[in-house]
Amino acid sequence: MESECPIDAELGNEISELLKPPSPAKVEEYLNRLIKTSTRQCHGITVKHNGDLGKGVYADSDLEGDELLLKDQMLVGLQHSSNKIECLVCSFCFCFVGSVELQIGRRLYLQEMGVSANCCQTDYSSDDEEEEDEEMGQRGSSSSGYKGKVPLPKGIAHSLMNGELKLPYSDKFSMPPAVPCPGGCGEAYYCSKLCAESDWNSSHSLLCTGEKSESISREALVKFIQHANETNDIFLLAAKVVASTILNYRKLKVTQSEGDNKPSVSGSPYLSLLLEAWKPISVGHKRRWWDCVALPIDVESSDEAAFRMQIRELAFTSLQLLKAAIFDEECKPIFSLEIYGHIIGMFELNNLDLVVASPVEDYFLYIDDLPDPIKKEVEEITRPFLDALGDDYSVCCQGTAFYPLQSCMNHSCSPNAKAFKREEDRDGQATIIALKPIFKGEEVTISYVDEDIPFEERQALLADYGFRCRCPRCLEEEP
Ligand SMILES: C[S@@+](CC[C@H](N)C(=O)[O-])C[C@H]1O[C@@H](n2cnc3c(N)ncnc32)[C@H](O)[C@@H]1O
Repeated sequence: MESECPIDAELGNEISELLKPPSPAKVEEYLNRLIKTSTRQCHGITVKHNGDLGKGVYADSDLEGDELLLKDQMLVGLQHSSNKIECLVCSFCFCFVGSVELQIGRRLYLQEMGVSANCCQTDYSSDDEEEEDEEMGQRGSSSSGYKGKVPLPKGIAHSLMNGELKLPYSDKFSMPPAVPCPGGCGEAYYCSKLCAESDWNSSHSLLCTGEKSESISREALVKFIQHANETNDIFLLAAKVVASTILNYRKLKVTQSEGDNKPSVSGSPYLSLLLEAWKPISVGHKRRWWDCVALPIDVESSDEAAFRMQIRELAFTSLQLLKAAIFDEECKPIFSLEIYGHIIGMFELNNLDLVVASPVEDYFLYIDDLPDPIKKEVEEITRPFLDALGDDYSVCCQGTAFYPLQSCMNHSCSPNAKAFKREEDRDGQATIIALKPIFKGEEVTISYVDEDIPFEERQALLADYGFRCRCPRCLEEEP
């Protein structure tokens, strides 16, 4: 039996208002204002509707091959839980923080502790070192995290992490110091007070599990996060959207009450404010998650209905947990399953991988490039750390994010642009570079998948994005 969400039944009109796609003119106006007025680097592009594929990005001047077209700031993003063990990054802009020593020491320390993907919370300032060391001794080399790696003597990783040990030449790869979350969760770290404040104001104040959390129940929040980590971290991204809509709404309400404009009361009180707060999400291409998610290959088509029902139930459970943690009566419609399902569906259809290269990799490459005999001397110190990290010493920050402008780019199997990080792109922004000259008026397309694979394989991968490709190359290659 399908679970019923009472808010869906109660607030049907408000939910339809929120899900009604804004007119193409409004969408274009909103997105082109982002291009023109934000701090994003955008060059020679505009967003337009072309009828057939909805909206797309077009060149509004002649562009050269290799030219930077866009550095898009994410609307929301997250680092995958499993990756949090490997890299310590700013929870807002996703650049690496701390030092080479902290990055390596922390990772080896967590490896020694046998910390798993779902429980990677560490308090660097813990007074309980003895207890921790004991634990390290007990679990040490027997931990599964050490398979194929050469463990360091006890205590070394901890000293490296705490800055008691310095590695040669590490100051050439300096990073901003890690600023802990002001809410005291011990989970989020930032590269600056500005990033900490920006994250706090955009969503973290509601989603922080620390003592200064503005959620209604920290216990409920912990349960919600645990459920997301155990099932699908897309729920954490959806929670950021819900939280940022509530916080936007509250800011708009304060601004309005300071002025003379009283909010219009139509249906639910303050609906017009909620619609305004929801605007950044309203322009995203979306469908219900359980309707658009691709059927996994191990699910028979005869089991499709049951599979989709199961996905819906999962979203329902997650929503109930989130509701217990951050519910706001005035923003009630966004706690409906219909809205939650569309938010997650938007991620399913538009998400881009968030990848930031690791300075730890740069560090070891630098050491490898040193001239002899310095290299030999230095390697005597660094080799044990490299051996302890194993083959995956260079793991980059990995996550997923929604980028408002990049997500307007349609796919082509012969794209004229690509998402490509350059040496200087060391944060979570999406970088789009032209692959060849693009003429004014031409559509800018990127490939969502590896375009060098055969037709049917491309279509199978694109099914994950909820469509069958109709680019000129596919129309030609279609059997
Ligand atoms: C990331 S969005 C791109 C922007 C989208 N056109 C819009 O209106 O928001 C991806 C969606 O655009 C459509 N799309 C993009 N490229 C396509 C292609 N080559 N063939 C068919 N549909 C495409 C599909 O509906 C897909 O789910």
